[in-house]
Amino acid sequence: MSKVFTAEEVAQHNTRDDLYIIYKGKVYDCSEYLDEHPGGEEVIMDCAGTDATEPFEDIGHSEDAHEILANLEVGELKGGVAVKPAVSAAASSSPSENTICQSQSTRKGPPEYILPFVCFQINACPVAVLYEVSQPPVMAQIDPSIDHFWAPNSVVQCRQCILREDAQALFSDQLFSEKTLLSLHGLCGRPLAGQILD
Ligand code: HEM
Repeated sequence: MSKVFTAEEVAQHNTRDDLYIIYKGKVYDCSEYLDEHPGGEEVIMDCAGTDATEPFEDIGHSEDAHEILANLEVGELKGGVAVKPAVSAAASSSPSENTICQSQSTRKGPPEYILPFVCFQINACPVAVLYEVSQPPVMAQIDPSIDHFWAPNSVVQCRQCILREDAQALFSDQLFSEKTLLSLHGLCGRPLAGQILD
C-alpha cells in the first residue's frame, strides 16, 4: 500500500536534496530529478513541499514528463487534500484538525440545488465542495465568512488547492477553458465571489 502523507509532512520536504511535490493528490520525490529537468531546477524548487498541480499543468507537460513524474511517486496525500474544518457553522461545532466536515445544505429551493457539501480548509484557504446532480462543476474561491453555500454548479473549490479525489472525478478539461465570473450566494444572502478557472 502506498504511503500516505499529510500536507504538513510533505511541506517538510522542501530543500534541494529532499524535495517533494504534490500532483493531483499524489506525492512525488523530485530531489534526484532536479538536475535533469529541462525547465531548470528553479521552477521545481519554487514548488518544493507544495501542491505543484497547477504550475505543472500550466506548462502543458508531455506524456514523457508525466511518465517521469509517475516514476517519482512516493505516496499519496491524505484525503487528497490537507483538511481542516472550514469556517462554517457546521464545521465550527465539530471536528479535529484532520476532519473533513460533511454537511447537508439547508437551503430551501429547487431540489436540484439542495446539495450535500463538504467544507474544509487547505493552507488556510476555506473550501466548499458542492455537489449537484446534472450541472458541470466549477471551481471558485469562496468568502471564508460565509457559513453555508449554494451554487448553481457542482463543485466550488479554491484554485490554490488540489481537489479532493472524489471531486476530481467530476471535472473535465473544458471546465477550465475560460474564466467566467460566477454569481454565488451564501445562505445568509451575502455574495460569494467566484471564478471558473482555467
Ligand atoms: C517532477 C516534476 C516534473 C517533471 C518530471 C517535469 C518534466 C519535464 C519535462 C520532461 C520537460 C520537457 C518538455 C516536456 O516533455 O514536456 C519539462 C519542461 C518544462 N517544465 Fe517540467 N517537470 C516537472 C515539474 C515542473 C514544474 C513544477 C514546473 C513549474 C513551473 C515545470 C516547468 C517546466 C518548464 C517551464 C518547462 C519548459 C522548458 C523549456 O521548454 O525550455 N516543470 N518538464
